[in-house]
Amino acid sequence: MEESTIIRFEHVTKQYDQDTPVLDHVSFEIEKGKFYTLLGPSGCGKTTILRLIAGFIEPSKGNILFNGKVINDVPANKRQVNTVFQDYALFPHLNVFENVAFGLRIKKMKSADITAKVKEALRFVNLEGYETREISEMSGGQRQRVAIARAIVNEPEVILLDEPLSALDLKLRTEMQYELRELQRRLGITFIFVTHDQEEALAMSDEIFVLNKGKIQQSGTPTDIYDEPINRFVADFIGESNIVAGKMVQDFEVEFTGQRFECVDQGLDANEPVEIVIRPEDLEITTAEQGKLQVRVDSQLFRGVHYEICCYDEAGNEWLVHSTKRATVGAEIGLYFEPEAIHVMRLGETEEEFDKRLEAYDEVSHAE
Ligand SMILES: Nc1ncnc2c1ncn2[C@@H]1O[C@H](COP(=O)(O)OP(=O)(O)OP(=O)(O)O)[C@@H](O)[C@H]1O
Repeated sequence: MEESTIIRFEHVTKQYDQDTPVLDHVSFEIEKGKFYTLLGPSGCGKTTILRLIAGFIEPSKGNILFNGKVINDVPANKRQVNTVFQDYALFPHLNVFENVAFGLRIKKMKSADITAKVKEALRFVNLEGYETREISEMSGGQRQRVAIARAIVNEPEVILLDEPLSALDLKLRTEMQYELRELQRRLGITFIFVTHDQEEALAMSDEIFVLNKGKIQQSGTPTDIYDEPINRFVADFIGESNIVAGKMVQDFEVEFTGQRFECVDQGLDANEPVEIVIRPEDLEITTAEQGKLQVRVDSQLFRGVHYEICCYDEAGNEWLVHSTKRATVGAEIGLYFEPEAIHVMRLGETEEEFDKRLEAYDEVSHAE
């Protein structure tokens, strides 16, 4: 294990009852000082991962390590972890100061030390001078900051944030995204953030884990995941995508819409059925003769920065294009794209399966 690793999941499975597991052999590593996001649809297991890290529940199988030690049955209050909940879980009958001081009083810290620490935590979240305010007198964004101050005052090594922005309106939510990211940089504490909002995840994270049905589908930086989605679920969940069925012809050549195209993906067998993803911004409109694909323009919307153009090819596949050029509705045009724009995905493959396939491919190609 790398020295910078703070949390490690080793084949963690969580089953609440006899049915299918909520988490199914999940393995990952969290490094110190980074901003991580767990992203996925409702019910995919995001909160379950946070609760396992916090120590509110134990894994059914597998190990959770913290700084190299197995902590499966270490109680929550003995872990260097604090959680910021979706509804903030502040005490309505205590003022701002006492809400933040609560954990320190339980630890029986000296009064002068408590005052100094609470002041510092409130300064970090820009709430100096609000000490005697009641929680009911604070706005949604301010309550959010009190909840964060309460988490950081304990000086945890990791802060877990369970959809902390979901109760805020869009403008405040965007402001808080910047604020949280900035705060994490200044504190240098590891943040693990849960959201089902892909734009939020792309904007805030050093690393994203995309989850579906209790499995990590893909992990990586926002650009890795956006540029190289590993399967249809990820491609669909993150950003807009054109996805069509195809099959491999040979390495570096793939067939879809009845035509063959050069591509850069490798390690798949000839004739293997695949799915093709091309992002709308990787398609450029041109004349029918110059295009690699011939399509008819069905509709067009002006989106400010670009036109969103919807086209259909002869086989009836829809192609969404984001272009700064304008098209003519009803016109026969061509779509041009580079080989790198074609992402070839094996049906339903997860990251783990993808890594194994590439390893096997590398071994074979080195042996040759
Ligand atoms: N205590 C429990 N007992 C039984 N099933 C549970 C329990 N807690 C969660 N589940 C189930 O586990 C699955 C994953 O729940 P989890 O809360 O981790 O999902 P999530 O990705 O955080 O979803 P959301 O975005 O809706 O909060 C769901 O199907 C949920 O119904």
